[in-house]
Amino acid sequence: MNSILGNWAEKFRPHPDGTQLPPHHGHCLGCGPDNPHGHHLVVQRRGEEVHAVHRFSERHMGAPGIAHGGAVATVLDDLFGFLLYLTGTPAVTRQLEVRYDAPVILGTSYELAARVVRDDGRKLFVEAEMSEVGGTTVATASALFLKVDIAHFDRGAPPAPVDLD
Ligand SMILES: CCCCC/C=C\C/C=C\C/C=C\C/C=C\CCCC(=O)SCCNC(=O)CCNC(=O)[C@H](O)C(C)(C)COP(=O)(O)OP(=O)(O)OC[C@H]1O[C@@H](n2cnc3c(N)ncnc32)[C@H](O)[C@@H]1OP(=O)(O)O
Repeated sequence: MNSILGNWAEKFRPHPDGTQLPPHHGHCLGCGPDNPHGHHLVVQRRGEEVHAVHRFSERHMGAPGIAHGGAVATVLDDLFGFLLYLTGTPAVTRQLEVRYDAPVILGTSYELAARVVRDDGRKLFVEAEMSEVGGTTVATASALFLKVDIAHFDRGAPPAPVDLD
C-alpha cells in the first residue's frame, strides 16, 4: 500500500459526533498540515454531516482579493473526502459540479457543510454548501464518488519525491 496514506484503517468509523476528523494524509492538498501550498482544512463530524470553517489565503487568489474557483472546488471536493470517514469505504471523485453563487473573499471565514444524499452500491451521491458565517450561500457542490478498493491508491506508489517548490 502507498505508505503516504498511513494507517488508513484507523481512519474509518467510529468517529464520535462532534470530533475533529483526521486529515487524509499529511501532504493532502485540501487538509494536509504538511503541505505548504494546501488549504489546511480542519473538519468535524456533526451528526451524519461534516462541517468546517475555512478562510482562503492569498496563496489561493484568482481575481485580486477573491479566491480562485479551482481553489474553492478543491476545498469542496476535499470536504466530500471526509464523508468517507462516516461511510467507512474508500472512494474517489468521479464527477464534481460546483455552482459559484457569489465571490469568495480572501481572509473571510466561511462555513462549509457536506452530506451523503444517496448511497447506492458503488455510488455515493454527495452535496455541500459554503456560506458566509450565519448567512448567504456563496457556493454549492454536488458530486458522485465511486467506491474503490484500497489497491486503487497503489497506482501512486511508490510516492514520487515530494517537490515542495
Ligand atoms: C479519505 C478516506 C479514508 C481513507 C481511505 C483510504 C485511503 C484513501 C485515503 C486517502 C485518499 C487521499 C486523499 C483524497 C481524499 C479525498 C479528496 C477528494 C477526493 C479526490 O480528490 S479523488 C481524486 C480524483 N479522482 C480520481 O482520480 C478518480 C479517477 N477515476 C478512476 O480512477 C475511475 O474512473 C474510477 C475507479 C473512479 C471508476 O472507474 P470504473 O471503471 O471502476 O467505473 P465506471 O466508470 O465504469 O463507473 C462505475 C459506475 O458508475 C457509473 N457512473 C460513472 N460516472 C457516472 C456519472 N458521472 N454519473 C452517473 N453514473 C456514473 C457508471 O455508469 C457505472 O454504473 P453501473 O455500474 O451501474 O453501470
